Amino acid sequence: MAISGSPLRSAFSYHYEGELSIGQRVVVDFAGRNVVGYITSISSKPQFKTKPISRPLEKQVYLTPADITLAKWTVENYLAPIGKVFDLFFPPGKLLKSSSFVIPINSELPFSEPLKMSEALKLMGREQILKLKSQRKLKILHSYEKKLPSKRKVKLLKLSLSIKALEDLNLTTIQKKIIDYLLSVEKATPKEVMEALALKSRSPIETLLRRGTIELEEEEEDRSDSSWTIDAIEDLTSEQESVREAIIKDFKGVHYIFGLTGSGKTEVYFKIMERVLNRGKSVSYMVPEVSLTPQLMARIRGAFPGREVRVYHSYMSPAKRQRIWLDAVNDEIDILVGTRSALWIPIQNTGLIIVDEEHDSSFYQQTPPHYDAVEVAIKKGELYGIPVVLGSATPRVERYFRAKAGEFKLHSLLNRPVGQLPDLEIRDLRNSKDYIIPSETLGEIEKTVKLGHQVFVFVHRKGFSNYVVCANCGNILKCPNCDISLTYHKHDSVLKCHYCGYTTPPPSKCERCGSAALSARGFGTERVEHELQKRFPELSIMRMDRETISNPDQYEKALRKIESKDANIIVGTKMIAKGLDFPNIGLVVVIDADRIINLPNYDSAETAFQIISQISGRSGRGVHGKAIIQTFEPEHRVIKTALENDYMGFFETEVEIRKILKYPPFSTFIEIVVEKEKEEQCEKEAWELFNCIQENIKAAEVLEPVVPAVKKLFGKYRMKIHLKLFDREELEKVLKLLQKNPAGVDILVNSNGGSF
Ligand SMILES: Nc1ncnc2c1ncn2[C@@H]1O[C@H](COP(=O)(O)OP(=O)(O)OP(=O)(O)O)[C@@H](O)[C@H]1O
Ligand SMILES: [Zn+2]
Repeated sequence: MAISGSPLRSAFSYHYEGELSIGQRVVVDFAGRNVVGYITSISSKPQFKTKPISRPLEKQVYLTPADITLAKWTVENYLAPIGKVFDLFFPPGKLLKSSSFVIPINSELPFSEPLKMSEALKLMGREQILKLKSQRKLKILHSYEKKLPSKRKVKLLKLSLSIKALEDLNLTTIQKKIIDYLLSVEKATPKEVMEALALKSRSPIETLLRRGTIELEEEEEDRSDSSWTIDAIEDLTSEQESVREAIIKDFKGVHYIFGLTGSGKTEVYFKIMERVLNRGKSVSYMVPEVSLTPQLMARIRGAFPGREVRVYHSYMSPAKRQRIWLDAVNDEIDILVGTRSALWIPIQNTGLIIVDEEHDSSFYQQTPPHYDAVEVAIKKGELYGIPVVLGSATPRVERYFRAKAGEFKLHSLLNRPVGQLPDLEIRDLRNSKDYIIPSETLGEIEKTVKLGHQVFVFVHRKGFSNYVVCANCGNILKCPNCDISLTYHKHDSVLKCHYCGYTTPPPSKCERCGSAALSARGFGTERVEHELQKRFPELSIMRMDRETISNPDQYEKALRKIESKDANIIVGTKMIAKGLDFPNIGLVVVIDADRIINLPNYDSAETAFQIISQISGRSGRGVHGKAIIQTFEPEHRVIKTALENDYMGFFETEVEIRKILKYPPFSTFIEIVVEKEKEEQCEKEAWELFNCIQENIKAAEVLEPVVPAVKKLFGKYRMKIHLKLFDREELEKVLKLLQKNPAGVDILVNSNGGSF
């Protein structure tokens, strides 16, 4: 039995008189509390005493033996707590009971009224129902036992008269504008109308409402079922077509599409999906972050009109996640687009798993249970016999290595169907007076905007300045909970910790020496935006970072603003580096390439290469494009290979270095974090653990405990032990050693880019 929510790494034994199945959820007493347990195996009565299972939580068994195997594999390979791994399969909260109905759409069916699912099953059997459903001859609907938590309502304006009747009205210019606007968008809140038309008062809206020309309608606020669509392309290029063919011909195992930015990977996925969908199976489409989805969703809606497409990610309300989860396990979704959490939904009829931007660090879960969703996807494909397609322009070194070694079937896309790869240029900051935006860069920006094109400006960090320092004594203001310098945010005039969210007004004096000579140094997105706006007051500059965009709706709005060319310059963090496809981007500027290269991780070179290539790749998709990379180290191998779009070159040197230093793929890299309230205790336990590991684990290189770059986080002191394991079999031994000392020890296996 795996205990839900438990940080423990082992399962427990319970007994029960009645019938239960593996994978079923039950209620048990654990340490005096009623908690949910997952049955992971069933055996005859053991010798030792066991507690009874209170009752089954639900009759239905959602997890199959393959799911259980997948969970156990994750536990073993990531040394993750078993209960938390099982929790990943389910949405938060207690599942709602539902009854299903089959609704006929087509008149050829043997029934014309809606039927209860149980009756329909008797009449035709499951296979037949699913077949008719995929032919869109019937629909399945659920009614839930109790009302789902109601969503907030919003009032939307819409036209109440036909277009013909509108023509006969006598309208003022403003009223006409309002009506034209509503004709184009169908529905909008009064506020949106006022903003769009720059109305000073609401009275013209009120007048139209009183006359009955327009009306207010209540609607649920959640408008994520957005209507934004992007038309599908007609035909694949011959390069794309041959990749598609090769994959379809050998449609099993893992395929890897190495495709330069803008080479049309997404369109190839779509064509492969089409085939799977036409055979009545569903597709899981995995993306690194929810932020990638609005534009992708618009493209999917354009390419697959009429298909059931849903998004699933952890930003959603629990109620919404639950509804989508139930639809998914009931086989009612054709295409499920989601982040790593979507991978775990126990869908039975998946026919294809796509993992786009495979290299992205968001696929690794940084909070327990840690796991790498790409590896889990590959394993899931293997266990369920589902083909898996991975894709990226900048593969993760380890995976490209495996692809070359024949573990995955490798395909390449090296040309852009539209536009060209951008010209890349280095701006050597050593010769420049201004290290943020030198005048040559400003000139390029101006030139691009004059041509009517848009500019992306990438900055590694958000905020105005990175740190505030006392010019008198050198004291740097830090977060009291974390050992991190506070970032100055000019807009709200606060100092903020980007790790724990702590904020404080800027002090007037240095707390150490009392001097008033505090100054903000370094820079982030807000500062860059500020500088650009000062230089180009007439241009529309939009900032995109976690500060200005905190939910998917805001993100979609921002993307639409880029699409409609309402923003000339877009300043952003990693958020703008990923997967976006806008034809009018004529210039991309990477403000601070060095900052990414010099992060303290073994794979920082890889991360830097990825970010620089991905962000440059946003340029030149329609118009002729350019990318400027600003650096103090123009000779750095990452800069040089990125500049030449030379992934292969980068890969080969990187592999050489990793081989010498014995980093992955030449070892399993394990990071053990010891966290304690007291600094001395943290240090003591870290050394004890180190000695113990060194004594017991032979096929490994164990590095002495170090104080990490972030020495204190969320109020706890930290030490890290790094381990290069040369024999994967030894993982279990490491686990056993840790089990002796589980409290305050966290462990990450082959995590990517996330260590700090
Ligand atoms: N065969 C084609 N004919 C015409 N246009 C195409 C074709 N294939 C792709 N495109 C267009 O080229 C652009 C880039 O394609 P897409 O977004 O699929 O590339 P990608 O490889 O997924 O890019 P990235 O990795 O940078 O996200 C899109 O606007 C797409 O519509
Ligand atoms: Zn903090």
